[in-house]
Amino acid sequence: MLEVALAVDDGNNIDAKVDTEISTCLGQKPPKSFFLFAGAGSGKTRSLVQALRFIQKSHSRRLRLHGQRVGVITYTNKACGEITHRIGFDPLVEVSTIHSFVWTLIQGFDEDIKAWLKVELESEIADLKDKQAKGRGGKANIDREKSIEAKTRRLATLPDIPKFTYNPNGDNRGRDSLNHSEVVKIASAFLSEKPTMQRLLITRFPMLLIDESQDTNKMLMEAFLSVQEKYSAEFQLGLFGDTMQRIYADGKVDLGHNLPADWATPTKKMNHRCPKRVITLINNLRADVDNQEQIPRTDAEEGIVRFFILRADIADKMTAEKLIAEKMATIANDATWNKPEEVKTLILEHHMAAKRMGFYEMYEPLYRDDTLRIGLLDGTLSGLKFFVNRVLPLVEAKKGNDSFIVASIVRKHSPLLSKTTLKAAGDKQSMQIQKAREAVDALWSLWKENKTPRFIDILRNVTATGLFEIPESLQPIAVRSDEEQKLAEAEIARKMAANDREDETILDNWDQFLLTSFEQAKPYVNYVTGKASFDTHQGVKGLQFPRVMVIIDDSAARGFLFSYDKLFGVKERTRNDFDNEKLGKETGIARTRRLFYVTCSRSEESLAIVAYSDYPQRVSENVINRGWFAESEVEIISV
Ligand SMILES: Nc1ncnc2c1ncn2[C@@H]1O[C@H](COP(=O)(O)OP(=O)(O)OP(=O)(O)O)[C@@H](O)[C@H]1O
Repeated sequence: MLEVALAVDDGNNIDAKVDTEISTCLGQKPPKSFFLFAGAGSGKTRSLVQALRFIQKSHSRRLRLHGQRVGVITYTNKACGEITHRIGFDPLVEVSTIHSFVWTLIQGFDEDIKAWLKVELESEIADLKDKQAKGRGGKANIDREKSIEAKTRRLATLPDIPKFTYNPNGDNRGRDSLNHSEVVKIASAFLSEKPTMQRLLITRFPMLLIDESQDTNKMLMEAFLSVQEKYSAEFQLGLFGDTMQRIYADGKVDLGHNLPADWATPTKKMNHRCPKRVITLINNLRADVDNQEQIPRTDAEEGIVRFFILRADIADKMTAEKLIAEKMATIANDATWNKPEEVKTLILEHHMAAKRMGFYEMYEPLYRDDTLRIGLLDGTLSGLKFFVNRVLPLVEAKKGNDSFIVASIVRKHSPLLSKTTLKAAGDKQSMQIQKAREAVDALWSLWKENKTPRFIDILRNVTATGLFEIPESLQPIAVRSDEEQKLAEAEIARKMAANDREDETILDNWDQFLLTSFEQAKPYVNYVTGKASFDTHQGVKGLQFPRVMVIIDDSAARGFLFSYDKLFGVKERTRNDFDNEKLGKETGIARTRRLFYVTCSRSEESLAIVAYSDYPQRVSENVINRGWFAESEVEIISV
């Protein structure tokens, strides 16, 4: 709080009292839980860190004496790292993602987990059988049958599992492993029903702060709230988040409503991130939802917002967007708009990114499999790491004629030059070095005459030379004979041509991926490491960028969860929408509005919205009539 007291009063500290209020809640006896109401860019993370610093100063002795810690739940591993760093890696605070937090609670309760799983599996099987009896045959029936078989098998093996395992960042495919949604469900159930689990939580973590609480799983959030209500004298919850930024379907819809009367509800007013024009826009977007209106910093720039509309069927969207970026450079008087890497382009989903960046073919077969999806998107699949962390850097170094890097990659990663191999080679070490050199040449030969190999060509080449270790997931494919590989390729081609997904196995997915071009490896790696200028609307939660281009294109997005056409009033609401609205239930329009709020509020300087629609004129009229954009800010572009 010293920071606050010493801060110069330039009119930008109007929310400092909120941090004071939170500290009071944290210092109070009995503890007072709180829900921080704060919109985009208001410094929620800053307040969270400030709260932790207060706890470090005022409570660390007492907590340590009792062997207790402060729990902090946040959304991504990256956010965990950031918070841990900002509080000086203090072991007093356990910062974790939802999944690792709940796993530390339920881990070891194997008999209870077993009993829970038994009931769950039995009920799922009964449910599937019921549907099966009413089903009309076809693929759905076959899928259900398979699902019933798998669940029945799992049920039968349950008694033999002595200990359950779980990795918050992994695939969890073993017989004894739990999957991601199971650990959350189990923890929610145990916290709601089992006094032992409730006691465990409150004695280990008498204070629990939850960041991005609007997206915390509904069942779990309700369980935490019920524990807090039951043990309000000993257990304190602090919720940080913004209900307008709820973008995942499993968050608690009415979070922040009907809180117990003894909770504090501090509210932040100032947006420290966005320029004035963007703040007016997001206030307008929010006005129909709640009354939270933000004010800009006293030193905020005016900022630039533009809304461009194009026909949905234009052929070359990326060229059109490039032209728009050039226009923005002039309008915003900011030449940096001409540098693609300096503009954050937000698209609705990963599929669109994969298509636009040119890695869709390798992406699609892997995305299709539930167990591969997460690893594909965060770049942790070992089968892919082989290509992007070993082969790609080597090939790039070869292309750049950088023999120093080539040598260092091979020395570091090739089993041909590992310490054990070299030791075993004795005085024949130079032969081993020659072998490694030949292996690199063999690999490089796949690129001769400007060709680009497929992933499978690389895999087979490296398997033959032993240049790099082959990951386990690809081994069954790597060890095939030429004849077997030919047969497998023919079978995959037949399945793809017939769009035959029946009995599709993970190996089928890998096979299909391997038959596509390695050219895609670089754009893929740029995307997953965040180096590409593209990101998804959802992926930029919590982030900010000087120049933001939001792409709105319902036609290129799959699924029905979002509809910008409905938000902009050019597509009629369905009967379902009206019914849901009446019942106070979630609708696609509400969901899209929140997503639009999140994307627009990422902008620190200027914002271009590029909307593709079949009805450009109507979109234009509607966004102007609603007062979201001035006439001078909207432009229909015909290319
Ligand atoms: N009191 C403050 N004074 C100056 N700058 C601040 C203050 N609070 C936050 N900021 C700055 O404002 C920006 C937004 O802060 P932060 O990302 O923490 O907001 P947030 O509420 O988490 O936003 P969102 O929910 O939109 O992701 C950051 O650059 C942060 O450093």
